[in-house]
Amino acid sequence: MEFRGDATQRIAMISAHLQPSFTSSQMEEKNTVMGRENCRGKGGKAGFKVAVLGAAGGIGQTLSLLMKMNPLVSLLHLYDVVNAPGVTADVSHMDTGAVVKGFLGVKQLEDALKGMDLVIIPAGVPRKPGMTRDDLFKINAGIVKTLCEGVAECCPNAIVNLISNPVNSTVAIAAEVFKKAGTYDPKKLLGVTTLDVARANTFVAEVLGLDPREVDVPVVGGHAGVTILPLLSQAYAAAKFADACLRGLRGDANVIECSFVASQVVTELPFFATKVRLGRTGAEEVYQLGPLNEYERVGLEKAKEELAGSIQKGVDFIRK
Ligand SMILES: NC(=O)c1ccc[n+]([C@@H]2O[C@H](COP(=O)([O-])OP(=O)(O)OC[C@H]3O[C@@H](n4cnc5c(N)ncnc54)[C@H](O)[C@@H]3O)[C@@H](O)[C@H]2O)c1
Ligand SMILES: O=C(O)C[C@H](O)C(=O)O
Repeated sequence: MEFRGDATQRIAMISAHLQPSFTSSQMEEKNTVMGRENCRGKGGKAGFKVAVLGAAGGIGQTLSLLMKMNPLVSLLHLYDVVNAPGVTADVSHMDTGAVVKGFLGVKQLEDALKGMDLVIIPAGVPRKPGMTRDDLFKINAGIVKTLCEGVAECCPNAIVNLISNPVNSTVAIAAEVFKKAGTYDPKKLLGVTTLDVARANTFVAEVLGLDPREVDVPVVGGHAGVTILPLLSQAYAAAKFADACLRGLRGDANVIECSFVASQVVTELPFFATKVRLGRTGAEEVYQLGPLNEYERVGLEKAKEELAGSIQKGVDFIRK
């Protein structure tokens, strides 16, 4: 946006731009004025179009802020069923290049998704003390289904980062929705397990007295209880997930992260978290587990048993 005219006019324009919150119709108008199809950020920099679904939540807000700060993002769509206008206003004030637009409620889901390169989904309820991630299935399964139906319709080629728990089941739900719609590309559906890697790095670094940024423990299996299997016997160097997907989309070489993906090559299970190479088309290579020690081999068997049930639960939710 250009600020022309005298000082008073400029101040009036800036003040209008800095309203603390918008009604959904005001926000709609603001988005239209800024040009919905524009994939260049402020200052005309080209970049990727990213949507965060569930942007007003605990994970969503922080994630949105980090995406706004990411130089690979030119357009950032923030969607939620509540509070999207206020969060959008706040995030948009960050003095970085990405243009931020807000979308409130299911009527605006289509506009939130149209033309996106990367869709990140932290929408849904989090667990309370005493709950397992699987206890969230009842509510989050339906939320993920609706949002993925939107993705299939509006941006079938987008890479999807699925954060909503239980990841071990919601990834299978998303896959079934995309299969039904005829848009499923296993390379583009990635369950986010990066937190497990970050935790493993932090704990290992603590024990060994190292800088956590110099440690990277691959964590395989899934994202719940015994399915989280850190391979402490293998260590390599670190990076972060949505940013890694964007660097892959840009065509950077050797972008390798752990993620919960479709992967018949690693175990007999249809989905499994392991190291993947991210590229222009998503998870372009799924790596084998590598040598495991005895402790890890026992853990793997336990992980596979629980994972099989969680994956099937997600599949049945759509098929039955
Ligand atoms: N994979 C991971 O590593 C990881 C890490 C942390 C949290 N999580 C999961 O992420 C999810 C969100 O956690 P949180 O702490 O941000 O919860 P939160 O309650 O703070 O936020 C969830 C947001 O989702 C929104 N939402 C609910 N239904 C929606 C719908 N139909 N469409 C769009 N948005 C909707 C809510 O309005 C809310 O703003 C939980 O399921 C949590 O378990 C996963
Ligand atoms: O533990 C949770 O419920 C949220 C997330 O999956 C986590 O690992 O912190």
